[in-house]
Amino acid sequence: MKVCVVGTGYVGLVSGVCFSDIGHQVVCVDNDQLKIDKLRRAEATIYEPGLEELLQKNIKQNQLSFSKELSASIKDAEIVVIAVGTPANEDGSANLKYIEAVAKEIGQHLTSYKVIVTKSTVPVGTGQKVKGWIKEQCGEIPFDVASNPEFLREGSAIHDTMHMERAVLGVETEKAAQYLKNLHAPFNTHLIVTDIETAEMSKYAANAFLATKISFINEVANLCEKLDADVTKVAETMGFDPRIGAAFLGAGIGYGGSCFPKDTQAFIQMGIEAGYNLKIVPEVEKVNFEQRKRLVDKIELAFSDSLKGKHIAVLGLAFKPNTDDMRAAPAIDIIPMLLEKGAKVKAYDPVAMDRAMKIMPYVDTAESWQEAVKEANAVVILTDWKEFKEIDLDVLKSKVTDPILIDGRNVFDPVEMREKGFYYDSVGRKKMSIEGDNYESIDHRGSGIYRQKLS
Ligand SMILES: NC(=O)c1ccc[n+]([C@@H]2O[C@H](COP(=O)([O-])OP(=O)(O)OC[C@H]3O[C@@H](n4cnc5c(N)ncnc54)[C@H](O)[C@@H]3O)[C@@H](O)[C@H]2O)c1
Ligand SMILES: O=c1ccn([C@@H]2O[C@H](COP(=O)(O)OP(=O)(O)O[C@H]3O[C@H](CO)[C@@H](O)[C@H](O)[C@H]3O)[C@@H](O)[C@H]2O)c(=O)[nH]1
Repeated sequence: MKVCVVGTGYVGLVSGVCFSDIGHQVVCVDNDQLKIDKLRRAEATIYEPGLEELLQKNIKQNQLSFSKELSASIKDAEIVVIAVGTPANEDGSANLKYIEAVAKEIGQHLTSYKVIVTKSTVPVGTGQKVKGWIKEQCGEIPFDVASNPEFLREGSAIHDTMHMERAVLGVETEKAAQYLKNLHAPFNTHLIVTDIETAEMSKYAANAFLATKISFINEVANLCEKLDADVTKVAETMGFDPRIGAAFLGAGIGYGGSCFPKDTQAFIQMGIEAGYNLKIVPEVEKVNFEQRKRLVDKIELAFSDSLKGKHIAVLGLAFKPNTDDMRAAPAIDIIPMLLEKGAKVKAYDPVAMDRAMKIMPYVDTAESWQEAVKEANAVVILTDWKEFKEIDLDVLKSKVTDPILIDGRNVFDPVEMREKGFYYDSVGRKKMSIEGDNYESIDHRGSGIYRQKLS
């Protein structure tokens, strides 16, 4: 099919590239000239495993092209996919200004029947607004609107698209359903055909549920710390039950990224506007932010005096591994808290350094984890990159001033950390003291967690 994708961010670019790879003729449009220039040179504008290879292949095979001109690009398209951003307004609701601008522009240049599909995450009711915005521009020219929300994850976006578990097709007409079925046929996936409102709701419900799972396990982790249990084993046990499922039971410093924080807020706001106040999701958000603060407390607890003047090596800035996306990354909350307490931070991330420094230009950076940890008083893991999981603990120990590791992602094995002589604290697992050193053991029970440095 002939497809035009508007917006070449994480979603639009990955979708466009994958649509072209399964045989559709795709043109991707963006109003950012620099992005278009780079993509025309077959250079990926985001870090996403496997993206650049597919980009190069499909441009070469003339399946995929890029343009700044929406009018010319939609002319022959049968399907136009809207994949622009829907950032949060001050009150948390989704800002639809980019959607509105694109819908109106499509309306102005519509010359023949097309299905206009919203892939961006939008509140229930947006499909009808999109229809209105297009119609006010194009008059009697026929078209259908549809909703086809995206479920890909950053860092595995190509895989998630090529092997999607399902696609929800929110439509108003049989013709639009048929177009979307044809678009998805090569993916050979489970198709759920429904109305537009239900499709729009599915996306928020899915993200809010996943966020709830993460906050739930983080609360279990916090209780585990009080009662001397190990959350990773608890999660493993829970996960074997197919009614629960093993995914998204990783305790840590809470979720970040461009979706969960924004979409949970928009979901809450959607409830308020509809006259139904959601009760669970606001608590999910609170627990999530508290996880960041709890990690800072753990770092502080590792020193019997204060963090003032302490050199803290922060490993990992991106909101999750395999991406350079810094949107709502826990590091953006945690690093300023450390600086506020007088710590000196040296940060390193394998791919997100450039983006991170645009947001936090005041942070001292290192070119490698080895450089970041040099003479550190404590090492803190904020992103569970494979590179950090593979750190040689003997090498690490030889570089730091104090063997203190605070692991916000439960990357290391607590027993091994003790054997290697680290003071080690993680999330929802036993804390490890340094035996035979000048640290006394840690008590998780009774009045809470405490630790004292002897001498
Ligand atoms: N990032 C994800 O993992 C993900 C996953 C699923 C759904 N979503 C949703 O998909 C949507 C897009 O997210 P994203 O992360 O790809 O956003 P993004 O900010 O990375 O990309 C949006 C792109 O749209 C372009 N754009 C804005 N206005 C335009 C216009 N008038 N004409 C042409 N291009 C225009 C921007 O230049 C930018 O390149 C959001 O609603 C988001 O919630 C995101
Ligand atoms: O057990 C877990 C799993 C994830 N996370 C954190 O949760 C955040 C989000 O992770 P993930 O969902 O893997 O990444 P996203 O790319 O944000 O993808 C989510 O958001 C997208 C945008 O809506 C959806 O399309 C995806 O289905 C949904 O998983 C990250 O900070 C992770 O570190 C945890 O803390 N514990």
